[in-house]
Amino acid sequence: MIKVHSISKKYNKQLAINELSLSVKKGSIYGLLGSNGAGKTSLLKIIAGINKPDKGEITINELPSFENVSVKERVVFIPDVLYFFPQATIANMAAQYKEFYPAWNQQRFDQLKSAFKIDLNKKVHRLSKGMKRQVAFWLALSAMPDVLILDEPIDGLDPVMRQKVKNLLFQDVAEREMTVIISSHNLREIEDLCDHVGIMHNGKIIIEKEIDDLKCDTHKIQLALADPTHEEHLLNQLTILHYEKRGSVSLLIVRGKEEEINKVISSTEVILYDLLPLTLEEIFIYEMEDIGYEIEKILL
Ligand SMILES: Nc1ncnc2c1ncn2[C@@H]1O[C@H](COP(=O)(O)OP(=O)(O)OP(=O)(O)O)[C@@H](O)[C@H]1O
Repeated sequence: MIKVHSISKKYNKQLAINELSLSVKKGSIYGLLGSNGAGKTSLLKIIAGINKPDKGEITINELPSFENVSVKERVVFIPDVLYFFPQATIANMAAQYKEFYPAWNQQRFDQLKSAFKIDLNKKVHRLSKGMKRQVAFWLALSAMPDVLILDEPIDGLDPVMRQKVKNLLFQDVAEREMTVIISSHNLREIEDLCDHVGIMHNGKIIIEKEIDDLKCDTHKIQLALADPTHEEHLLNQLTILHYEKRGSVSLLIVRGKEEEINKVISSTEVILYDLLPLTLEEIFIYEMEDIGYEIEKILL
């Protein structure tokens, strides 16, 4: 279990994390979304024990993570900009990981050769961007971490490799309850991979939910009333994230349970009423709009 309690972090005068709290259950896959500069990388580095918050506490399995070797040897962080030792081959890197991570599983590393198919004696710095990322996952998964922290992880992987990596992650989560935190701008990936999602903005988590709940709680509605003068009264009873009028049809993004929305709408005679689910990408855009984040007008 990862617990982040009211942490703040400043870089000079810039507040990157602002009194942020969060908890991630063991064996879950938590997706961290957010605008550029929201503070995702700063948060991940603090959870990984690389950076120290100015205020607040962070624990992994009840132990503080900052400069705590007994915690860090159970946590692997794959950053957005990968680092490998200069001139090191994959085999050299594996030897380093084996030294640092006590749970290193050589058998797994050998088995994963067939998934990644890169020559162990290749120097990592000579590999392509996507191949370097494959090596990062290969090493990380062989270290058998309790917690895997991934900052923009899928970037650079081809579609086949993405699927392989996703399956490997799912396998470790299912079989040994590995906990995964993933920051990404790729909402489709987050939607596929994660069971929980947190949306960050200006150093805070503004929404945190199970992905299924988030999707069940936000709807797209197309609506045309028999008597348009009833619309204002009707809309006042709904929590509206976005409103657009297209001719006589209103397009609404509404927060709330489907049954409750149906109940409100059924109080008026309608010519058209369609309630449709939203993708995570659409939910993200409208939630950001609701808190004042400027977006271009999105045509659905
Ligand atoms: N080393 C640093 N020195 C000074 N400011 C920093 C440093 N790292 C991050 N920041 C600032 O902290 C804020 C949060 O940055 P961070 O990299 O955590 O955001 P992010 O959500 O990961 O962004 P992105 O999606 O663009 O990668 C930004 O305003 C950034 O300029």
